[in-house]
Amino acid sequence: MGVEVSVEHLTKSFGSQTIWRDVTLTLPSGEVNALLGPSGTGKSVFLKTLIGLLQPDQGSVIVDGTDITQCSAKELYEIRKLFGVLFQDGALFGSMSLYDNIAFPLREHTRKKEDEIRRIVMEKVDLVGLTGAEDKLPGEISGGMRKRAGLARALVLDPEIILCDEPDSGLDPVRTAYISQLLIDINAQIDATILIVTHNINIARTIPDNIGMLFRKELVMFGPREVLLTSHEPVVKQFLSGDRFGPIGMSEEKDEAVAAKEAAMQAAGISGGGTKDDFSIIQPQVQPNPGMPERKAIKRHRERVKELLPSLPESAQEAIRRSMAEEDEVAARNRGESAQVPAGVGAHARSEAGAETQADLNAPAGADTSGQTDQFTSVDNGHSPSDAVTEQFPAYQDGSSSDETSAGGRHHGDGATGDDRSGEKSQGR
Ligand SMILES: Nc1ncnc2c1ncn2[C@@H]1O[C@H](COP(=O)(O)OP(=O)(O)OP(=O)(O)O)[C@@H](O)[C@H]1O
Repeated sequence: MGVEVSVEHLTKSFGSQTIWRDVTLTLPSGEVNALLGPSGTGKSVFLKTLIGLLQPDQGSVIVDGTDITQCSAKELYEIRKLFGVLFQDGALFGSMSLYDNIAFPLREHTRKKEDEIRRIVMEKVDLVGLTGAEDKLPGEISGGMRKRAGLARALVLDPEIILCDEPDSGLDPVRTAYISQLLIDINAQIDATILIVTHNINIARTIPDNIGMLFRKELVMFGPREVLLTSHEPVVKQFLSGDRFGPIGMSEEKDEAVAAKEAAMQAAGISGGGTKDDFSIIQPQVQPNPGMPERKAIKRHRERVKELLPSLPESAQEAIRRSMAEEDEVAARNRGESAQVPAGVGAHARSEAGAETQADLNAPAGADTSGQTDQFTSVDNGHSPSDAVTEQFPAYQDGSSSDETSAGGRHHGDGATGDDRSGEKSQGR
């Protein structure tokens, strides 16, 4: 069973810029979670803080009983082995084949022999639909394939917690559906706790058990997906619909004058460009593909949510009851029974992602927009626990991996590191 991650009163700043404050949430064991929020609200910073690449000013991150904000480098090194991280563009070494990239954590962190490593690597290569591409360099494949290779690498150590930073970035909607399905299938197979950082509303609607949202330096909410999807909070509604009218602005918060102008434009029938979809009509959650085990977390999630139910808004309660009834109907249908469900339940179309199979994963991946930026650190030569911070998460440098391929040899990045544990520890505490 995946490991629970409990975040308490977490605050993070860079100098005088507070990124978010007093964030408290729990990623329940084996459940799939999504973290939404407008650009720049600190979702990636949050993810990096969960793995100890960034040190918070205050608060704790408890992973498997250890507060990683306080533990020693040696303990952190051990705790990090529980994590598999999918970075935004796969974060592959441009000078290594996909095979070597995927084998990398096994060679670094285990004493497995090469034939055992080959077995595991090829199993993961097959899982993500990259069979036949394992000898290619990252620069020779599309962004979607790189993303899947990054996922394969994140999985080789059988992680208990999987963190995915924008798994959909640079992917077309169909490839996004495949990678989302893959995450659900993986969850069904290994019961890992998953956190997906995303802007993608389809993912948010159909993949997670729980959703959180960051806005204005705070966690606006975190809970069962139905709570956010049925929320009447203006910021949530605006984010889901993608409308330019609302509290979220291009860069800063909007002031009252701007809000009044927008209201006048709306009154005059001018569109803010958002979808008119009704998000309170809950889409069925994507299920594991046929042949996969059932997701063990579903039962645990249900038990938890039943306890939470009376404390939730009425609209969320109703949506949850309908979701549960619909799940029961599907389960009964799969068992060949007919279940008694409330009128109207089950009427919504299955989501596209839910209807997909994994069979086409070998198809060439689509759009390649690998210009995502981030600052994860490069691998160093040393292997001592004190190097845990830089050693466990392979190279990442701005720009496409193809640029790196010409460098030859192992890529060591440019020294820019997302790891501020050493530098900042003394500042905030
Ligand atoms: N190492 C760093 N040093 C200083 N500021 C940083 C650092 N890393 C991130 N920031 C700042 O923290 C803020 C949040 O960045 P972050 O990348 O977490 O946002 P995000 O919500 O993931 O955005 P997006 O959705 O666009 O990817 C930004 O203002 C960014 O400039």
